[in-house]
Amino acid sequence: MMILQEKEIKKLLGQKEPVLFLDYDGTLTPIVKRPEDAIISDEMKTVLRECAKKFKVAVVSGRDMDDLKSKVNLGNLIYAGSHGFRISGPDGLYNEHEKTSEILPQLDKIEKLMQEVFPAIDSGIQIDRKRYAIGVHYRNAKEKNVPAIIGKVKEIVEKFPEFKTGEGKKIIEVKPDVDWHKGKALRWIMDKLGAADKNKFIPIYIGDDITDEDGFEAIKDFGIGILVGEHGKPTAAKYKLKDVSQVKEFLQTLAKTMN
Ligand SMILES: O=P(O)(O)OC[C@H]1O[C@H](O[C@H]2O[C@H](CO)[C@@H](O)[C@H](O)[C@H]2O)[C@H](O)[C@@H](O)[C@@H]1O
Repeated sequence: MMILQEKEIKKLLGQKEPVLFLDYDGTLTPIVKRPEDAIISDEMKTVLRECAKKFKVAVVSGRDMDDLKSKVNLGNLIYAGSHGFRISGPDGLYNEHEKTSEILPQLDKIEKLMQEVFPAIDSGIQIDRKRYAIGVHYRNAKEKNVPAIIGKVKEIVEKFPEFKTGEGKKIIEVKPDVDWHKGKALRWIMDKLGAADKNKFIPIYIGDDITDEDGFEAIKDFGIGILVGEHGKPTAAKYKLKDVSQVKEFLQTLAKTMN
């Protein structure tokens, strides 16, 4: 169901205060060919600033937290990078998943192996090393090479039992095989903000990709999950927005609703 009208939003919120969770790529910025070119617009920043004056706003992304922070560059927000493995926000809010830093040397080995094999498979592959994950982007690789790229990533990762793979939009990621994801990060943030009382607070989660399903799933019984566009798999989100421009429109209406 599309969600854009002020009266629909007011009805869903009731007397509760929203806590807003936003994915970055495909939600706050359109998907582009190269990750470094995904720049948030000034208009989107303005509306985020407006929202953050009225209620808590978190950006929850597969990107590394430092990359995410420097791209959004707004002081009053909570940032959860690497799918929530590292979180920071105002008033000393901070969390780094405890088990993951121990296994980083293994991730360095995986990265090295990838650097050795992937250039020969396709020159369009981009290896995106983050602190807790490695993204292998194949958006600019030849279509015929994609199965081989995915197969090779899986073959490498099988040798490292402490890691697993996950898929997103034209990306296969290597991440620690621990029970932690965007949905768990959301629940952690709600707790730390003192916003766990479901009678007083309502989480809104907006995302476009498969990894956002963990966020939708985490709040499906008491929050508002909004899928942006399509990711080709079933969704736990009840609501829909067409694209980034509708996300901006929704956020403008939400900010106005909270006057
Ligand atoms: O959780 P997100 O904020 O959506 O991050 C997921 C991944 O987003 C980025 O990759 C995606 O966007 C790129 C720029 O539009 C695009 O070129 C790529 O094909 C997409 O997969 C980011 O580079 C990754 O690190 C994130 O994991």
